[in-house]
Amino acid sequence: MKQDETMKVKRYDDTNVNPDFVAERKKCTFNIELLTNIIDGSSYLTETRRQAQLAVLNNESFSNLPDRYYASRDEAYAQNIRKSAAYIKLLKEDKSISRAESYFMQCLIFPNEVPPFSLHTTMFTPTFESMADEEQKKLWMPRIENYEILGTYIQTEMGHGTNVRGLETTATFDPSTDEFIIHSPTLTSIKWWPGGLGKTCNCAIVMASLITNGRNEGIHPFIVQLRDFETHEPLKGGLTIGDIGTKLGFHGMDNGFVKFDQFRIPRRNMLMKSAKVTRDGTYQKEKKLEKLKYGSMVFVRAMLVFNQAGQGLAQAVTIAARYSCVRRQSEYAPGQEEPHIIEYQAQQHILFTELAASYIFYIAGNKLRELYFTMNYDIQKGDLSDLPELHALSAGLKALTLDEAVVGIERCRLICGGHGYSAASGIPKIYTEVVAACTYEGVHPVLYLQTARYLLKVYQAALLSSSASSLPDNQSSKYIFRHLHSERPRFHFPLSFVEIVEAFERRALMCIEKASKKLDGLLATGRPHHEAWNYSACYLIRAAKAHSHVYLTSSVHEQLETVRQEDAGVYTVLGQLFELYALKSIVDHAVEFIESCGITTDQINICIERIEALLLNIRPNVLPLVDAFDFPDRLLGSALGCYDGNVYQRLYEYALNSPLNKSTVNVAYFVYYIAINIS
Ligand SMILES: CCCCCCCC/C=C\CCCCCCCC(=O)SCCNC(=O)CCNC(=O)[C@H](O)C(C)(C)COP(=O)(O)OP(=O)(O)OC[C@H]1O[C@@H](n2cnc3c(N)ncnc32)[C@H](O)[C@@H]1OP(=O)(O)O
Ligand SMILES: Cc1cc2nc3c(=O)[nH]c(=O)nc-3n(C[C@H](O)[C@H](O)[C@H](O)COP(=O)(O)OP(=O)(O)OC[C@H]3O[C@@H](n4cnc5c(N)ncnc54)[C@H](O)[C@@H]3O)c2cc1C
Repeated sequence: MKQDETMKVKRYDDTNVNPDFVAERKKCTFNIELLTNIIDGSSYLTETRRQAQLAVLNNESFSNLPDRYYASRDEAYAQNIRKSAAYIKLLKEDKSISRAESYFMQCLIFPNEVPPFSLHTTMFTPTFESMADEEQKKLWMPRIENYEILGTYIQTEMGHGTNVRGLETTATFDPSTDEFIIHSPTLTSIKWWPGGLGKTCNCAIVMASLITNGRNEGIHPFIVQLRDFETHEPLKGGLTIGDIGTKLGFHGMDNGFVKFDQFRIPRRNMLMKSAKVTRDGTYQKEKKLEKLKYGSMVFVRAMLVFNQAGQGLAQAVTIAARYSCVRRQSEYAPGQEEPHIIEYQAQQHILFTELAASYIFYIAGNKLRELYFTMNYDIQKGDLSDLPELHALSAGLKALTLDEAVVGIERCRLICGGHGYSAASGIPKIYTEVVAACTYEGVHPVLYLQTARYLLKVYQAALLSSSASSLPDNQSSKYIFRHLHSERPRFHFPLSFVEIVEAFERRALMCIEKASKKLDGLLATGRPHHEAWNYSACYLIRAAKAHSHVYLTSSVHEQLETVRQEDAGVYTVLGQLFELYALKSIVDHAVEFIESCGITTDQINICIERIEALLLNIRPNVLPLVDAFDFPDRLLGSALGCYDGNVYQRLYEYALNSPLNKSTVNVAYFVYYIAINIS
C-alpha cells in the first residue's frame, strides 16, 4: 500500500480519557503490544493492519454518514454502495495494496457488515478459480480481478438449502445451439438468499443440475451473466431478479432472488476443470476432483471461526468490559460510593469467561486459517487427501465457535443492562451479523453431522490399527489412535495444561465410541442405515462438538508453548484465559468428563473453585486484555465501548441525533391526536 504522508487521524483519541480508565490501565501486568501481535499473527501484521486502518480513517469517502444505526434500508444499502465504489476504485488505482491490507481495510470500511460485493471475493472468485479450466480462467479472470465482473454465489433455493443434491434448478444442454438452458421449474426452485444478487452483482456462479443426453449428472457450477455491463439492467431472455426484503440484520446487503425462465448461456460457461460436456453433449468427469465443487464452502467456514466467532465475540466483550469499568451501580458496602459493576463477581463470571472464549476462538481460528491455506495448496494441485480432514474440521469448528459466540455476545449485551439494548451499544448490530453466520454456509446440526461422519471413519480405522503412525501429523483426530490403545492416566487437580488437553481428548474419544455403539446397536436391530443414523444424531453431534473442543484446546495450548519461550507476562495472562475457558467447559459438560476421565464430583468442585480464583487473577488486566484486541472505535461503533470511556456523553449525543428529535412535535402525533381533538 502506498504510504500517505498526510495521515493525521489517530486510531484512538487518547486525550480526555475517563480517569477510571487511566487507573484501570495502570494495573496492567503484561506487554499489551506483544499480545496484540499474537492475535494478529505477527508484529508485521499488526503494523500492516494499523496502516490499513489509518488509511480508511483518513479517507472521507469511507465515512459512515448517515449514522448506521439510524439509516433506513435504502440508506444503508446506498451507503454501502458508495463506500464499495470508493474502495474498489482505490484497489484498482493502487495495485500495491496487498490481500492482507485490503482485508483489514474492508473490515473497517464496513464495520460489522458483509458488504454487497463481498460474495465476489469470498465465494464467486474462489469457486471460479478452483472449478474453471485454464482456458476459462484466461478468458474471465482479468475482468473478474478488475471488478468489471462483480459476481455472487447462487446455490440456495426457496425450497432447498441444506440438501444441495436436491436443488431443482436445471441446466439442460441444447446441442443444436451449443448452449445450456437454465431453468427454475417450480416456485420452490427460485434461487433465494445470495448476497449482492438483488441489486448489485452482474454475474454469478449458479449451482444447477446438469442434464445432457437426457441424463441428470448432478449439481455443477456455471458462470452466468445476469445484468448488462453498461446499463446494469437484468438481461433479457428469462430472468426475474429482485431483493428478498428486510431480514433480522444485513440491512445494507441486497440478498436476492432470481427465477430462471429457459435462460440460455453458452456451453463453455459451465466450469470445466473437474467435469465437462463436449460439443456433442458427451459428459465426462474426473471423479477424483468431484468434491472440489464444495471447496468455497470449506474456505468460508474455515475463515468464519476467526472472522465472525473470534472477532465478533471479542468486540462484544470489549464493549461490555469497558462499560463495566465505567458504570457504577448499587450499594456494595453500606454508605460507600457505588462500585463499578466490574467488581461484582456475577459480572466477572460472565464477562471473563466470554473474554476467555473470544481469545480461544481468535487464536484457534488463526491456526485453522493457516491450516486451510497449507492444505488447500495441495488440494488445488489435485491431491485431495487432506480434504476430508479440512471439511470435517472447518464444519465442526464453524458450528461450535459460532454457537458459543452468539450466546456469548448476547450475554455481553445483557450484562450491559438497559444501555445494552440500545443500538448505541453496538452489540445488537454485532449480534445480528454474527448470528447470520449460524445459518449461512450450513446450519449447525448438519455441519456437526458431517464432522461426526468423518470421526466414525477415523474411529473404525483406529480400531483396526495398533498405532497412530498411519495418520499424518497434521490430522486433528490423531488422538483417537493414540488413546484407543493406551491406558487412561490418573488426572491431578488442579489440572496442568497438558492434562487439560488430554482430558478433552479422552472425553471426545468416549463420545465418539458411544456414538459408534449407538449406531451399531440400531443397525443390529435391522434398521436401515439412514434411520439408524438419524436416531443416533444426538450422540453423533455430541461427538462432533467434543472433537471440535479438542482442536480449540490443543491449538491454543500449542500457541501457549511458543509464548512461554517468548514472554512470561503474556504467557501468564494467556494461560489464565486458556485455563478459564477449559475449566468452564469441563464444568458445563461435567458428566462427560467424569465418565471419560475417571474423575469425581469433588474434583469438578475443585474446578469450580479454581474458576473463582482465576476471576481474581484476571481482574486487574481486564481493560488491557480488551485493549490488546486493538479495535478502533469506528469498528466497534459503540457509545459504551469507546477507548476513552466517555460513555454518558456519547449516549447523550446519540439520542440527540435521533431523527425523531428533528421536530419538537411529531407530524404523526399532530395529525392523529392533536388535529382530531381540535376538530
Ligand atoms: C484472509 C481472508 C479472509 C476472508 C474472510 C472471509 C470472511 C467471510 C465473511 C463473510 C462472507 C460470507 C458471506 C455470506 C456467504 C453465504 C454463502 C452461502 O451460504 S452459500 C450456501 C451454503 N450452503 C450450505 O452450506 C449448504 C449445506 N449443505 C452442504 O454443505 C452439503 O450439501 C451437505 C454437507 C449437507 C451434503 O450432504 P450429503 O450427505 O448430501 O453429501 P454429498 O453431497 O452426497 O457428499 C458426500 C460426501 O462429500 C463430503 N462433503 C460434503 N461437503 C463437503 C465439503 N464442503 N468439502 C468436502 N467434502 C464434502 C461428505 O463428507 C461425503 O464424503 P464421504 O462420502 O463420507 O467421503
Ligand atoms: C444472511 C444469509 C446470507 C446467505 N447468503 C447466501 C448466498 O450468498 N448464497 C447462497 O446460495 N445461499 C445463501 N444463504 C442461504 C443459506 O446458505 C441457507 O439458508 C442455509 O444453507 C440453510 O438452508 P435452508 O435455509 O434451506 O434451511 P433448511 O435446509 O431448510 O434447514 C432448516 C432446518 O432444518 C433442520 N435440518 C435440515 N436438514 C437437516 C438434516 N439433514 N439433519 C438435521 N437437521 C436438518 C435444521 O435445524 C435447519 O436449521 C444465506 C442465508 C442467510 C441467512
